Amino acid sequence: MTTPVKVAVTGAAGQISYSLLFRIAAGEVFGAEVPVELRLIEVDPAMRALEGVVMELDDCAFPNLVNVVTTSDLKVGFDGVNWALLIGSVPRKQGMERGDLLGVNGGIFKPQGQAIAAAAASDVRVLVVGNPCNTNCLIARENGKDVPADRWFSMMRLDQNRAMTQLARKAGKPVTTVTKMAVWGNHSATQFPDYYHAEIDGVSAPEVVADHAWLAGEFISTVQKRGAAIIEARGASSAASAANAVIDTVRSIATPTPTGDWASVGVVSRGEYGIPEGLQFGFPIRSDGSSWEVVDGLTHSVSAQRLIDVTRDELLGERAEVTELLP
Ligand SMILES: NC(=O)C1=CN([C@@H]2O[C@H](COP(=O)(O)OP(=O)(O)OC[C@H]3O[C@@H](n4cnc5c(N)ncnc54)[C@H](O)[C@@H]3O)[C@@H](O)[C@H]2O)C=CC1
Ligand SMILES: O=C([O-])CC(=O)C(=O)O
Repeated sequence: MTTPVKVAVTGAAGQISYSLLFRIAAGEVFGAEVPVELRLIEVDPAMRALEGVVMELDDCAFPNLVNVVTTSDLKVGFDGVNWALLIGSVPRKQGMERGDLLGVNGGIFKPQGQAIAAAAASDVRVLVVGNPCNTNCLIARENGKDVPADRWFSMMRLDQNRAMTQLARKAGKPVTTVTKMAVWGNHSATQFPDYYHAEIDGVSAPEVVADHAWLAGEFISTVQKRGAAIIEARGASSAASAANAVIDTVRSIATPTPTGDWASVGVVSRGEYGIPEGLQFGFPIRSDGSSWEVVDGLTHSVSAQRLIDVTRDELLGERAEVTELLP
């Protein structure tokens, strides 16, 4: 039998995980034929709820779910894992920005980074979802330096997917026609969904969508503020769409990127596009299934560069706020 993929999920009793775990166990992420072991990490008060989630996983009789471990001990949870999905943290409420969560959530990611470096498999890859995800990822990565910096990712994919749907709808085309949707910078209200480089049916989006005022205005702000709009409407932050974006992100990293496209992922900056080294920054990337690279050679207009500068500065500010959590 093929060796199972071991996947750790923190916040496993939370609302994103409730949408995610069943899809992982059903084979949607690693393939229908690939056995999966889930290592579910929660804080002690949520253990009873987690037991209920495990009962439901049992009751699905998923053929490829070979083992489920539940624990609040990080070393046990991350033991031998090939993927660590760091979701567990507090979501924002109405009226907050994601960066307001740094004080309450940032501290979670230092011990998790340390435990991943100590316990995970040598090929581990880590995706941080808990907000503010880029800076939380930076904290975990800096505290888990035995794991190479290019194996730490933060989630920009929900923004990419939101942007693709908005563009497709405006153009009156199926969402599958939208490619090269880069979202630069922070997963926050300063993110820059880059319509300049996006394509619809292989044609530059600004050529297809004649309403350039909409692109520069409503399109960007709708995507930037979509998380807040969902909190306002639902009374809770996005969960099923976030879980879906986790699946898309893992697949984008672990499988080769289709020709003529890219994926938006928060990755460590090596100075690309003038972004200071070490920031965890949303870039367009291409993967060959094992390694990835930031798409190079894109040029930005003056107004696009201004937007990138704003989101860069916000991430620099967040990094300055968490220096006491960095080694
Ligand atoms: N990056 C992105 O695109 C998105 C990020 N998020 C973020 O994901 C996070 C989780 O959201 P939800 O699942 O809706 O929240 P939730 O409150 O439903 O679940 C969070 C779970 O994490 C657990 N938890 C808290 N601290 C923990 C720790 N130290 N170790 C392990 N588990 C811990 C809680 O007990 C709870 O069960 C939030 O920070 C939210 O803002 C949400 C949507 C999209
Ligand atoms: O907005 C939030 O707080 C949750 C989130 O990250 C999103 O929906 O993009």
